[in-house]
Amino acid sequence: MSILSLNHVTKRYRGSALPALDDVSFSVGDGEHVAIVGESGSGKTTSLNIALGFDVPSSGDVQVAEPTTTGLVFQNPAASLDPRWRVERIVREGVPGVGEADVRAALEAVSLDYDELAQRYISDISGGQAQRVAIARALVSHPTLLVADEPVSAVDVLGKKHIIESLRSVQNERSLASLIVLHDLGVAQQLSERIIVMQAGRVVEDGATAEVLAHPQHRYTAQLIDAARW
Ligand SMILES: Nc1ncnc2c1ncn2[C@@H]1O[C@H](COP(=O)(O)OP(=O)(O)OP(=O)(O)O)[C@@H](O)[C@H]1O
Repeated sequence: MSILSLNHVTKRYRGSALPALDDVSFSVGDGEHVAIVGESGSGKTTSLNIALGFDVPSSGDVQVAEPTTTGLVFQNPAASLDPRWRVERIVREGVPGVGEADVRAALEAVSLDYDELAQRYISDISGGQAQRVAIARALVSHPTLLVADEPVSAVDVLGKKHIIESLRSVQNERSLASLIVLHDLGVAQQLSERIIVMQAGRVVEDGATAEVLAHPQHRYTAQLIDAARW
């Protein structure tokens, strides 16, 4: 069963000759982990924004099964989290009824220690830790869908490794689906069971991750795989 689907979505921004999205259809199943990959400008973020209702399609539609709740993680924790707030406040803010035990559990889910970190300011922890705090914040309300836009792009190599490990354990231990935009096919291989490949506003490939990587059907996917070998 799909919890989210885009059906023949086209998006034209005013003043642009070419559509940002051109007849895009894909879905995310209940508990399924899906990655969207593609080069810069291929329409990944626009697809997420439309899927989340932050933007409206020019044509086509989006369907979300009830009850779907979403947790969001943005690309850059330095931009998405207030550096003057303590970790505890970041995680619990805006979610009614969240107490210390919930914050503790959410931090633990991303391998962060409440006693060590809860009272630290975001500005005083590493970018990788801050991004895991962002994931904890997204999880504290127990969403059924985790949506992340390039969650490992803005951090160093070690931070990236910890974020990937945290996302993997969250995917394994919690009952949730995920839709993650990624540049890196290697990361997509670790975080998804299905890959959607976008090029110039279109979905050019959509299939099981292992199958797509082993036997790409589209020349563009093969090029991405070749490029990732360097
Ligand atoms: N608000 C906007 N107004 C006009 N054009 C836009 C707007 N947002 C995106 N676009 C255009 O739509 C196309 C798709 O952009 P989008 O940000 O979805 O790509 P992307 O695959 O997420 O790229 P990146 O990896 O660089 O984030 C691009 O050509 C972009 O310039």
